[in-house]
Amino acid sequence: MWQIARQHQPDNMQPVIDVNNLRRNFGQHIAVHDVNLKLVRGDILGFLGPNGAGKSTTMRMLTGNLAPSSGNIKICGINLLQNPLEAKRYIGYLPEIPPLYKELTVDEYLQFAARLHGLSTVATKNALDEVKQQCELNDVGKRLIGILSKGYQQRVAIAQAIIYRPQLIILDEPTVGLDPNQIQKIRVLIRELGKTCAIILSSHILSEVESVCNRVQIMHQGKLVFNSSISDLQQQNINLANLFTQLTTDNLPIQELA
Ligand SMILES: Nc1ncnc2c1ncn2[C@@H]1O[C@H](COP(=O)(O)OP(=O)(O)OP(=O)(O)O)[C@@H](O)[C@H]1O
Repeated sequence: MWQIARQHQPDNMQPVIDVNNLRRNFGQHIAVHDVNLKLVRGDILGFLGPNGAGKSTTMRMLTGNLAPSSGNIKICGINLLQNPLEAKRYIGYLPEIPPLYKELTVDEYLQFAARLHGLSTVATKNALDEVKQQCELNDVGKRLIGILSKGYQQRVAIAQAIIYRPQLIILDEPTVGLDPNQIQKIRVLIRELGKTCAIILSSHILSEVESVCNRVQIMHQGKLVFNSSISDLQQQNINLANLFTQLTTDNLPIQELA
């Protein structure tokens, strides 16, 4: 059992993440505005949008890596802006460019990630064994990260985000550049992780979102323009690719949606 000394115990009924009216300006440019979001344990949200829509800016704010211009973010009931250290204990983040130390071995790096998040020596050992099993890294623990294939490096990057068992996992395009077998393995892993926490998955692969996620939001020009469950989309026979094009391209007739 992994344990982190925490003052606050998450309540099962509480949203894992609750975001209200999030906004971020860069000078005169409004990169993100009016973003609202609520996820509970078990939710896997596909976070879609064309290039420049504001997804990475939003995710950087949700992980406490970028200050919002205005708005509120609560992680397991804790205000991220007022209590960032406490709130960040519940967040695992895989950014678009994975934060790997390539001169460390897999074991060294994952131990470092666990200790950074406050796990004791004993808890770190257990967490390392479990996360290597889960991410299929058992054979490469003693290898330098820099000499691993891209697929293995991405699994190490996911492992660093989940080794301390966060309640919220934010993955920015986790399958980019991987071969079909590796993509499949990562998708299975994400589904498995989603059973016990909430996940936000940014992806440009619409079929990936349909197969892995239970919810979808589409962002365009800094605003959320669509929010639905995947099952509602399927029941209404709405094609996600057509919907995406409709919402993020001007002047497409609405009847092309279905
Ligand atoms: N540090 C910054 N300074 C100025 N403008 C920025 C900054 N970071 C992002 N932007 C702008 O904010 C907008 C949203 O960018 P963002 O990277 O969040 O989009 P994205 O949806 O993640 O795109 P992609 O799919 O290409 O990664 C863009 O217009 C971008 O140029």
